[in-house]
Amino acid sequence: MVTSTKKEDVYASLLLTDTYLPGALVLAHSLRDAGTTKKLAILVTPDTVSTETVYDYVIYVDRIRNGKPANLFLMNRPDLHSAFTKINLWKQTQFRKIVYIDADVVAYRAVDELFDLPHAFSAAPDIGWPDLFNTGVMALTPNMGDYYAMTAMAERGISFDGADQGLINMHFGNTYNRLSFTYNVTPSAHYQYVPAYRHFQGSINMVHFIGSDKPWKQGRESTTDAGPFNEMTGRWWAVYDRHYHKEAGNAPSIVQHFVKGEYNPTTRYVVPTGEPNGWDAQRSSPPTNSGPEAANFPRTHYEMSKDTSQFRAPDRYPSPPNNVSYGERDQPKTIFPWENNAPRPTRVFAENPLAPVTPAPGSPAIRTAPSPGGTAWNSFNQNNAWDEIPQINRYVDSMQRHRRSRSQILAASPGRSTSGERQEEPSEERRGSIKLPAAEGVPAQDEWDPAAQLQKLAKQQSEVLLEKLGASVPGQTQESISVDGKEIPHRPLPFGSEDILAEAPELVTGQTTPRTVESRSPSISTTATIAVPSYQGPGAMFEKGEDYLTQDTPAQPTEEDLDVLQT
Ligand SMILES: O=c1ccn([C@@H]2O[C@H](COP(=O)(O)OP(=O)(O)O[C@H]3O[C@H](CO)[C@@H](O)[C@H](O)[C@H]3O)[C@@H](O)[C@H]2O)c(=O)[nH]1
Ligand SMILES: [Mn+2]
Repeated sequence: MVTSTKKEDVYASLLLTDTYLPGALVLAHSLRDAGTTKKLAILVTPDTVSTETVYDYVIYVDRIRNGKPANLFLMNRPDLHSAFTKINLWKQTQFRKIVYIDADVVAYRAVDELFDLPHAFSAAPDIGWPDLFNTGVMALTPNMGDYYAMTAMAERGISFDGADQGLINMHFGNTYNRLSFTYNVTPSAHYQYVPAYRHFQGSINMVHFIGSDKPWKQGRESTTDAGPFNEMTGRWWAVYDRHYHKEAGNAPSIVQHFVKGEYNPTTRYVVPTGEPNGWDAQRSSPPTNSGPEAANFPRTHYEMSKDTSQFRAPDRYPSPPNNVSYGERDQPKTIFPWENNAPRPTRVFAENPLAPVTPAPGSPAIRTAPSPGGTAWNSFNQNNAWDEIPQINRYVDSMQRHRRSRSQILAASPGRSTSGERQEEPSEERRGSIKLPAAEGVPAQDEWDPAAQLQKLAKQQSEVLLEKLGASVPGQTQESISVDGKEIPHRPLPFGSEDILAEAPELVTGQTTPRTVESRSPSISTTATIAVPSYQGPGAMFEKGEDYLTQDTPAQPTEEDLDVLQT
């Protein structure tokens, strides 16, 4: 005999802890308010403290804990250690069909049509990985086959997220009937979300607040921005306020207890500011008529001591504690390898004679008091080079004289024979005598005709030069030439310049000056005499402040240039 018992359809939710009580109640009311014709059931674990009468059926089930909760930490939800308890739904074979809904869901409408689905199991895609289904909303047909299979998985901790969603997805794989996302809409910040939300918001059936931040845990003031999330939480709070708002009168305080900002709101702590209106600094800016903050500061009054007796030190002060150690024992443990074999720290004192001293050159302290140990420093010559080498001294003197009386020296140049005589003159000048002493052997100014003297000098030089060059034979070894007391060493001529040299005597005949020689045959001039400097600009004789040509005088344009300019 076959007994056909018509089984009931039921919405079911889950309450593992009282903290989800506000959610479970809002869910139930949202379905009821939307006019569902189905009954409501809630699975509760025996240790769940509160049960509410909103649900038609309160079903006690055994808690199923995950003994291997490591995967729960992958999604940072260790609080879901008992989510496997949800498997008990398949055991409720007293019902024909169950539409399971998480306690953190608010229904926009009654989704009774889900009971008409022919499929054994239906769920909506998960927003985190859409090939998976979210186990917050499921339409299922209870059966012991699925129940035992999933219990076996739960006992072995088989679940990729450590909770029910990982387990149930692994059990059903892709053999599930996919529901529209509108049955399990999750708030999100994904780029596509806002336009899609705007497009589909009219067809939303249920909203699911996944994650650890639930509307009742955040409080109603947590979201004030306009946008999808605020609109959806607003729907949750609308149901809550309709049934549990503190001013509704009949709201059980146990519900308010788990809603942030709702429990015992009249005894809120008020900062004692001394202001007559009891301003709460945590809630508002200070009243405009309030006094300055410093008025509330504690006042302390100090006075000078009136004790006129002299201070007397006590006979003895307490001795320092003798259990303080600064020895090795207090050294911190070494961490790095170089701490163990570090060299002993040393210190170098300035007066240490053994220390290698590298004095700064010219340091007066070291020069006047050399170290008694006799270091290498003592062997250095401590005199100035210009004091020791007469050539440098003479050069400096000649520079001075040249600057002060260049024209005079130039005029007297034929008479100067030795460098020793010249050396004395600038020394006199440097001593500050303004009137120059009469130079010996120098003719008076009016007796001196510079032009005639210059011609005489040129003639003299040419004769000496001719004499010397006349003795030379091209290509043969020559003795060194001496001109005006200066030795000019013989140098071999560059290859191919022998015939040029053969013309040389002819070039320097007559009254021609050395300049002419050089300009017509430079190779001979450099070999024989260095009469004209090879540079044009300021040289070693230049001193600051002297005038010299910085620009060449422009040459007359050539005929070729004129042709170009005139056309
Ligand atoms: O302390 C708790 C924790 C959970 N629950 C119940 O268990 C459900 C699942 O927990 P929930 O915080 O809603 O999880 P979700 O943030 O939604 O996380 C996802 O991952 C969970 C674990 O896989 C699934 O159960 C959810 O359906 C899925 O949306 C809740 O709705 C409650 O019904 C409690 O009663 N108390
Ligand atoms: Mn949930």
